[in-house]
Amino acid sequence: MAPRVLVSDKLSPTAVQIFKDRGVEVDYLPDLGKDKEKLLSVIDQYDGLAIRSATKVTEKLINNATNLKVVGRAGIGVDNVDIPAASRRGIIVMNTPFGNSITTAEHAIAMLFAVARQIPEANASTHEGKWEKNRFMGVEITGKTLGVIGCGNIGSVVAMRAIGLKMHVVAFDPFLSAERASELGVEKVELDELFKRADFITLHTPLTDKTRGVIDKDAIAKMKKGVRIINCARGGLVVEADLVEGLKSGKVAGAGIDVFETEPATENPLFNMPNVVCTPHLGASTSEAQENVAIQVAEQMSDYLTKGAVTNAINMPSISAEEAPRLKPFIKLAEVLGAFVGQVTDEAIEEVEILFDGSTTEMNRRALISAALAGLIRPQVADVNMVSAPIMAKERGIILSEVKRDKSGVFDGYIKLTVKTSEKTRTIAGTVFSDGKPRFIQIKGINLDAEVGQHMLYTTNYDVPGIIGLLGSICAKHQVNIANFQLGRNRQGGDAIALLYLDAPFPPEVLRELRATDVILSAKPLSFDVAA
Ligand SMILES: NC(=O)C1=CN([C@@H]2O[C@H](COP(=O)(O)OP(=O)(O)OC[C@H]3O[C@@H](n4cnc5c(N)ncnc54)[C@H](O)[C@@H]3O)[C@@H](O)[C@H]2O)C=CC1
Ligand SMILES: O=C(O)C(=O)COP(=O)(O)O
Repeated sequence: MAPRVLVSDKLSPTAVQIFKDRGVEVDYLPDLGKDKEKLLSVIDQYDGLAIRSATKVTEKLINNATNLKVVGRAGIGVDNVDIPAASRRGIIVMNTPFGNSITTAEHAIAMLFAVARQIPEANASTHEGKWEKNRFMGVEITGKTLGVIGCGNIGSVVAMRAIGLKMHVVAFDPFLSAERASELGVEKVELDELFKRADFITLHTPLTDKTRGVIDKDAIAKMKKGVRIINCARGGLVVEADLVEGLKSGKVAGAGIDVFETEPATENPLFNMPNVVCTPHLGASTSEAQENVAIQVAEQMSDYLTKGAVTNAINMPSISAEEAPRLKPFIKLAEVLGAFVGQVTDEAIEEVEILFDGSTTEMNRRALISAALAGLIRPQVADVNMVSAPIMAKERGIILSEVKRDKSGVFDGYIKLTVKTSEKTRTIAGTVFSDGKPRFIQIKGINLDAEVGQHMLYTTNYDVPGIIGLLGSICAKHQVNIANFQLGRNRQGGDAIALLYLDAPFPPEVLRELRATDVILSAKPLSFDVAA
């Protein structure tokens, strides 16, 4: 059945065509995002949800979205999506991180000029036939200092444009490297220094708990008198009531505001204040940017739903459409390795080490780690997947480490999982053969070569004669056919294991019979999802 996507915000029609062309059914209902109740009632019908900023993807919506696999944000900011809730439910959240950045930077520059020269008010007055030539005295921007808070994709474009306009740019961004700052021609400063020196301040950070309210009363108090503030990022970055006070006192000479604490903003204390230029969240609204983000989000979502390719996901490592076919068997391998240990472990897991050997070091290790964790945790938390596994592992306090090693054995590459609990440390290694199927190649340090089947029985036993006969006869007695039988031991007379690949699940009631023998130390029926 073709996957089904709902577009609940206004997107370019090109997106709809791309979904259709790529074999995805699509419902284009651009006003549905604003109708919370209706959206809640239909969301369970969809595998994908394509949005902009109007649709709020809340925990409640996610809980109703029983079939949802991907949320695609045609734009940058994902603060309207409850990402932890989506991750916990295994839903990928992706955005289009570059498609509208130039457009938004241009809007910030437009705001800069509009505020510097009071263009909107001058325009309104002129249209009214007032010719108030003496009322509108502006300021030059040439030679002035622009403070950029958040110098990522959009902030950098704004900085470069401002430098082209002969401004001096100071930037505050904890993640801006000295090299990048010098490449851009900006001066990297601390926030207080920026407040002290900037004639204009423009905001370009995401809205997070750290950035919320970055422009408040205290910040404004540190600024130059006559500062002008531009916000084309997110409403919550500026405390609106404090900005109003700053404007009233004359400390702030003007503001250009595209985004608001509450949107849609139909009333706001900033409205109708002198030299406050407001636009209704238009930063990304150019035909070019809307075409870019619509195409990108439709391509990304279709590729995920039809091919398993992951691009620009916020909560999952990327997997390109090209690497997906080669990576897929190794993802399965990582998952079955995790599943093996997960099924034999009853205690709380404390530490997980994943060793990548040989060719696997060159692969998408983040994706492989997520798959291993999903397999490991699934026996405890049924509906975990590659998206939710890392967050669940973290919530459980599991310490994760990764080791890379050059090819060290006969295999081109393999993955080894070491899982430590309060009671013991378990290890298992596996590889993928040329048939594309995963194989267990080492368990408890004991070498073997075991195909992975849907139903298996794993025993630890004494290395004594008769194990094959014993297991074979018990299986035969209970009508369980053995497809494959693997034995392994660390040394003659030492620790030994047996791994049986069965045509049907091992009957749990027979386990007691098996464990009662004096040569079987432990017996555990295992099951693996071996479907491609
Ligand atoms: N008005 C509109 O229509 C649009 C608004 N936006 C907003 O613009 C924001 C920025 O977009 P991009 O530049 O593409 O994102 P980005 O991720 O490329 O850049 C954000 C920068 O902020 C920095 N940052 C993070 N925390 C910080 C902090 N506490 N203090 C200072 N800097 C901090 C990061 O290091 C990063 O360099 C988006 O998150 C979105 O909310 C984006 C597109 C359109
Ligand atoms: O991309 C972003 O972060 C934006 O804020 C653009 O929002 P919009 O898609 O125009 O509702």
